[in-house]
Amino acid sequence: MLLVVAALIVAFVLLLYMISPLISPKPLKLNGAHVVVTGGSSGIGKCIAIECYRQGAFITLVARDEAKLLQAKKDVEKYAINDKQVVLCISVDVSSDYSQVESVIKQAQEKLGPVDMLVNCAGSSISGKFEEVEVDRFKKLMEVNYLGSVYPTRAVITTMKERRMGRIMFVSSQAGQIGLFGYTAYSPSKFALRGLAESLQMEIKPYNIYVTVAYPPDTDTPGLAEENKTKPLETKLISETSGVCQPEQVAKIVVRDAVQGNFNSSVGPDGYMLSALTCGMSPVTSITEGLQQIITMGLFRTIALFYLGSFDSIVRRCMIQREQSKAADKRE
Ligand SMILES: NC(=O)C1=CN([C@@H]2O[C@H](COP(=O)(O)OP(=O)(O)OC[C@H]3O[C@@H](n4cnc5c(N)ncnc54)[C@H](OP(=O)(O)O)[C@@H]3O)[C@@H](O)[C@H]2O)C=CC1
Ligand SMILES: CCCCCCCCCCCCCCCC(=O)[C@@H](N)CO
Repeated sequence: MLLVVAALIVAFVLLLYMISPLISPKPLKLNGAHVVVTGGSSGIGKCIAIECYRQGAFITLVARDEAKLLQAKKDVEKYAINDKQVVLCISVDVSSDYSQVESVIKQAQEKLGPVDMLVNCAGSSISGKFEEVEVDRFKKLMEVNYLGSVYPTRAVITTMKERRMGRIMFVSSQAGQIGLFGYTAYSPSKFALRGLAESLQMEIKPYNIYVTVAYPPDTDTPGLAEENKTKPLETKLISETSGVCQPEQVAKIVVRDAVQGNFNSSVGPDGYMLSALTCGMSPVTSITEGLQQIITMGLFRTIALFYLGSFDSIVRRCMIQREQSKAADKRE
């Protein structure tokens, strides 16, 4: 009896693998493709641009500061693999006015052809206790991190649907999979990208367009250095759990996943566990991924409970320490 059940399971898994080419998209060829990277003048975005350029893509870098854009253009151009490749710079605020974003994307398409891959990486972060974050920051972060990804996507989607091809990447964060102390303004803006990505993917899959959501851990960039200046101790200690990555390493992984059309792109072992654990109703792009989620879910939830316990105790310890040092200050 047991043997029959085992044989049936094996047959079922084999069958799944036989139909797997039907659900896995064909990889995008980066050589000669036009890749638009918002936030491409710094940190992770710049490394993503370099990674695509090294594989022969034409690049449009989008950000606000023109001097930073020009410097980034020079940095990217060092990695050319042929003399036809072009790096275009566009200065625009992706979060403020849709018609402006639409018109610069149009210009970029006129110069370098239709967009094959859009990378939404422009973003910023603020950390601090809920009541200490200035109220207008909650709106600001939603604008930059969420609307700043909606607008460029909206500007490329019609052409992608007409061409029946394309890739769209949203750069979320591990803080877009788990809400953490200090990220009451930042996390929701990154969680929002997941809802957008899932809804959009269901609409555009029949048009052969694939969405990728990337969830990097802390990554060594100018953005992180800025954030660290005011980061609460609790947030630092909790984030240390999944370590600090180099932006080049993050770029390699997320570009590979976008090229393959994977919906989920995680970085590092903690990232892998977090993604399996929080997969919910998100689409799968390979049988292996689905099977891994089924098998690991219970185990990872068990591990997660220990992590949550340790995060709670970090928060409690920090609170007690603060109260003790306040009391000591008073006595002096
Ligand atoms: N570094 C990290 O630890 C992690 C970062 N992330 C996410 O990755 C992305 C990149 O982060 P990182 O490389 O650290 O960031 P950086 O601060 O180093 O770079 C941010 C980039 O976005 C651009 N940008 C910011 N706001 C706007 C805007 N309104 N319009 C157009 N461009 C804008 C900046 O240029 P300019 O200011 O000139 O406009 C710059 O090019 C962000 O979305 C971040 O949330 C996710 C996980 C971890
Ligand atoms: C099985 C369960 C495993 C659980 C592992 C939990 C690990 C939590 C670590 C969260 C780190 C958050 C980094 C945010 C980075 C970011 O977005 C900002 N630095 C942006 O500047």
